[in-house]
Amino acid sequence: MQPIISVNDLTKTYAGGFQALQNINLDIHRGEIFALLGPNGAGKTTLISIICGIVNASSGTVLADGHDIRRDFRAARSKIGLVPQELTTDMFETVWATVNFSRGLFGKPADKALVERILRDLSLWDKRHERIMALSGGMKRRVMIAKALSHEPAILFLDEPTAGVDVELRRDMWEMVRRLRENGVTIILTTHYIEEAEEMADRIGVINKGRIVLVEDKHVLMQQLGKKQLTLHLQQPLAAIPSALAGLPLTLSVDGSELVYTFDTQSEQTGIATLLRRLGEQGIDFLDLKTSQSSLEEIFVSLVHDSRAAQEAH
Ligand SMILES: Nc1ncnc2c1ncn2[C@@H]1O[C@H](COP(=O)(O)OP(=O)(O)OP(=O)(O)O)[C@@H](O)[C@H]1O
Repeated sequence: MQPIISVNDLTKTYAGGFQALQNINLDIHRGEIFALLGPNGAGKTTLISIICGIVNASSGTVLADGHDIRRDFRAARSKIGLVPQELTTDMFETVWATVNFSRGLFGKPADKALVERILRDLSLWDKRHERIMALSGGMKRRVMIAKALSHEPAILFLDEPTAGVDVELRRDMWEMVRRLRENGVTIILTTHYIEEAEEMADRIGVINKGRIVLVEDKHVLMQQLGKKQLTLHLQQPLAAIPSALAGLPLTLSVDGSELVYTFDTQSEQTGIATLLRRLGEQGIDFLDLKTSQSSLEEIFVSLVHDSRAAQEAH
């Protein structure tokens, strides 16, 4: 099936010379929830802004449902709803007027029943006559979502949807995203929270310093993330792995001096106790041992670290 969004060789250099995106290639599948994960300044917002036609790329192309975002802007943009990080709306307008106006901007005929449904789904119906400025921060965010949904987009971008929101809104947001997906909407969300990607996404992309470093199915990724390696530096090199140790997830280094045991950190039993016992039985001594994580996990650990630091700074 043709991807609903196709990003090809995209680069972005800002006016000051800063290269925010480097050779981005990314396909988004129709109907999926895709989480774009990355630390502050990685380029998430820049990428979304280019796909939505708000920022121009320096080179490369973006197709949204087959429409080139530059040459065929209106058709491409009409497919997309965007919930930006920051509030961008007229504070003096009422909720009802704001959402209806937004639909009109996309050339769609008025549809009061639809707008009512959107407002009800987002628990905004009771606030429909309020001015935006009189709403709480969480309610303002809901209005931004209602605006983005007002023209019935096939693709919804949520830029940091849950940064700084309370638990209730976060839960509502997740529920809404799932409901939209059930209705066939493709959802792309950016986040620094791994848990959010883990909870919501079908696939996860990691962006760091303007490059996509990884795109993977969530379940595959979670399996890879759970892997750790224990390296035993042996007192005496081995010519081969002894048959008594066969069946264990072991590899021997080329010079025979190191045994590497791979285990799953998420399973209840790592099997390390068994390994050490069997080594003892075989009289295989080791000088030291160290554990290491897959490079993927390192990426995530650094991301978690960044997001924690960001949270602590709040
Ligand atoms: N208009 C601009 N002019 C120059 N540099 C910019 C501009 N907008 C963004 N940048 C830089 O581009 C880099 C990527 O920014 P971007 O907002 O895309 O990151 P992000 O991944 O969304 O970060 P965050 O998680 O903090 O929102 C940052 O270093 C930022 O300072």
